[in-house]
Amino acid sequence: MAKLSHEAPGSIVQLAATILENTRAIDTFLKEEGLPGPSLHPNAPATPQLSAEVDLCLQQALASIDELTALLLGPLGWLKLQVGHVYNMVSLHALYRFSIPTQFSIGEEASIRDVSMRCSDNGDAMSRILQHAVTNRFLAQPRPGYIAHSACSTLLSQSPALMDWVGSACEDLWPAASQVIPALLKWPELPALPSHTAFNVAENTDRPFFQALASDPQRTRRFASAMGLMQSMPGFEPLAALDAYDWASLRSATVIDVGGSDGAFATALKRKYPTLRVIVQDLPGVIESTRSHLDAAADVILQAHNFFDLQPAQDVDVYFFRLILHDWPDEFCSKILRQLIPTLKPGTRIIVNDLMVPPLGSVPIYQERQIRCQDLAMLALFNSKERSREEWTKLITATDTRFRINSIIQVSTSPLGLLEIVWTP
Ligand SMILES: C[S@@+](CC[C@H](N)C(=O)[O-])C[C@H]1O[C@@H](n2cnc3c(N)ncnc32)[C@H](O)[C@@H]1O
Repeated sequence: MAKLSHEAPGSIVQLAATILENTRAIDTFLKEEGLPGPSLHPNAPATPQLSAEVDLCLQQALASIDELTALLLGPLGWLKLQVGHVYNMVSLHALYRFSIPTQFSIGEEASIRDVSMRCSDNGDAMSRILQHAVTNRFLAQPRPGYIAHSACSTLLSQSPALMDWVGSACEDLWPAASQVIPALLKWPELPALPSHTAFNVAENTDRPFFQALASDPQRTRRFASAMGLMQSMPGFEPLAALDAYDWASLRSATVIDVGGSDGAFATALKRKYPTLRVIVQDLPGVIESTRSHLDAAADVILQAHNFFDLQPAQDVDVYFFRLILHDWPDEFCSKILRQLIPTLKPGTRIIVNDLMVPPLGSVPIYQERQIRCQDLAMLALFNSKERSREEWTKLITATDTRFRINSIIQVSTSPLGLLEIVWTP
């Protein structure tokens, strides 16, 4: 396998050779394991099933494809490609808003005209949007004038949670993305507040993201569902955090999953370590929505709690924060952590399971771009950030010197790391 690097190996032919070398390694692995080859046909696997080692080949192939595309397009073509991305969300949004993936069955050929007219009186506009969707593989075109399911639309038709994730991206995130620079211009002062974000500009509200969502049960449910879906994305599965930490040593400890949303992690934790007492805390609307669908057999306790208020639970051994602190600027993270202090005993653990941003240029560019996009999403929605190891250390130390960082575990299969903090008064 070629070395992981941001540097172009030198020429387009060398890049093509790197792509061939790495795709061959992927192909050989899949054949040897008797696994299906990559495919975009309906019902194809959602992602190629690769080992950690072969996944590095995938990353290298994608990085080289990215580099080769840029070189072949030239700087002007590359810029044109980026500008074209402005419209990529339009057809995805249409798929979500008009439930297009559920309008026809897998294998059916649906007339573009009929589907368009069902979605909107402006059938001409809709048919153009559907044709754009075909160019982005969101749908397939079996013959002129007709659409059918692609692998992407098949996945969407089979997973309401995936539809919620796309819906949240199109309606919660995308409008905010276009307002990042206007928000920076409008509110240049520091510290940047969670109520002075691109989301605030886009929605014309002075309420921070989660408060704005809380006033709309449907949006609250959709966001919680999207978060649940995230938990099944490669590297974001609960399994990565379950494997990375010695949960078994906690025996019958009480663990609170602070901001535990739909209980996906808590349920997985309780299932694997049934002797633990597991509590999910979240805002009242989220807890209500979670209560309505969480399996009672999961034996997870649900509790409404605003983490900016004093922690009400006593005798807690572990506070677990998964994808929580990245939503908040430093001063707010400190406030959340300080609200725990009156309940802490010597040795109480706080485990932060969040992204650890690697130094620029240290991981393949395809992966790096996803991390940087995630960081910009934090800026757009919350004026918060994804943090590097150094930034995490600085934040925890500045919050209270009695928070001692015991370990920082970088999970090899995940961009999320585990920061173990011990209360040491
Ligand atoms: C990015 S989601 C992460 C959810 C979950 N931990 C996970 O890993 O999928 C952030 C969560 O924090 C919750 N949250 C936001 N503000 C809160 C607050 N003030 N008090 C309690 N929970 C809050 C949200 O409702 C949401 O469930």
